Amino acid sequence: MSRLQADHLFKVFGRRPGEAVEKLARGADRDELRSDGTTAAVIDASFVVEPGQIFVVMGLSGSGKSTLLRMLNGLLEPTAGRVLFDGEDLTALSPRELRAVRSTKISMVFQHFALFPHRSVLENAAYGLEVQGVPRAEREKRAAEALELCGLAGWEKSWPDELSGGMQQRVGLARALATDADLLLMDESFSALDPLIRRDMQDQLLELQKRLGKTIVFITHDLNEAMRLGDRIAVMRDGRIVQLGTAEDILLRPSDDYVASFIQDVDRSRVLTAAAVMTDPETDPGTDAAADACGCETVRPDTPVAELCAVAARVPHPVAVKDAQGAVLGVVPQSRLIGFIGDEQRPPMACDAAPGEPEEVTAGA
Ligand SMILES: Nc1ncnc2c1ncn2[C@@H]1O[C@H](COP(=O)(O)OP(=O)(O)OP(=O)(O)O)[C@@H](O)[C@H]1O
Repeated sequence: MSRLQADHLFKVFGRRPGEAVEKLARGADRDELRSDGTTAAVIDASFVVEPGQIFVVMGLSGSGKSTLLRMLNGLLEPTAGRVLFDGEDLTALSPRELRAVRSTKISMVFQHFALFPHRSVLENAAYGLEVQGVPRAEREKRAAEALELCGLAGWEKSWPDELSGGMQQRVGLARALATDADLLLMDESFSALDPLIRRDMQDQLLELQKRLGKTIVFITHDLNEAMRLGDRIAVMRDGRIVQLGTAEDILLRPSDDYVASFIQDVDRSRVLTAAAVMTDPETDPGTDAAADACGCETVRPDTPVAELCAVAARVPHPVAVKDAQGAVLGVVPQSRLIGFIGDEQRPPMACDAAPGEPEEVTAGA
């Protein structure tokens, strides 16, 4: 069973929301409704988040990300559609039942995490458990464990103002982890941090995710962050999800010009993996099926292209891609690798220019 499912979710602010949903379902857009004094914040959003996945919602300011997130934890009631959490319809729960689910099964981590200034780091991390009514000894033990997971062991007795911005954000993460909630909802959680600390937090989240297997919905306006973190990514524009897929899907097959305009600044070599660029030696003539017959270095399907380039520079033939058992899944000829980085997907051309007449490639061609 999926952990979380959004099923044709709509959120409309303003007058006659039901009528607006009907118009939107028939294909009307935000601008058409605006003239009626209605804002369509989220339009027909459907997706599934599997247990242990990081699902990223990416979009510019105003695209509907926060409204969507607030419907996922039941803080906002959808105008239409359902939210299923472990198969249970959140939209059908009473306010009391909903509060119980929110306090035990769902945790939020915000962009500006409001730590209590007069409580120690440990007390801050234990706050969610205090709300749940967990006895002091138990909550301090769990909070200390969560702080350790977030790299803050030894800081338990400090005050929030003694911590850097990045460390304070980690206390926020520890507070969310301490509650043992299955689902973490993270709203632009790292956006206020400087780039290096932000990257560090992203690495740490991925590391924690591997160990704890939480299900995470992460909101960001930064596509690079989305691609580093997301097992799946929903790109939102004007209230609608315009593409839903993996980082590779978005990079290699953007759904429209809008998504394509975002990916121009993404470092393809860090997102694409060997699996996306390899060819099948049996079906693709011109690739060397014997590439694994020697003792040369090989790569795994999830090796990033940046790392694969380094291996390709050392290996004198196409690089073999092998699974954990050593079976060859495909090969990556050097020319194909260069082509992918340069966004050229045609096969190499035959060299038929006469000697002394090299074909010139001009700058910008
Ligand atoms: N309570 C509200 N009443 C009226 N309109 C709202 C309300 N909340 C959000 N909106 C509108 O809904 C649209 C989506 O807003 P939302 O905050 O979900 O976008 P966002 O992608 O999270 O943006 P940001 O990154 O700036 O937070 C915006 O046009 C916003 O003005």
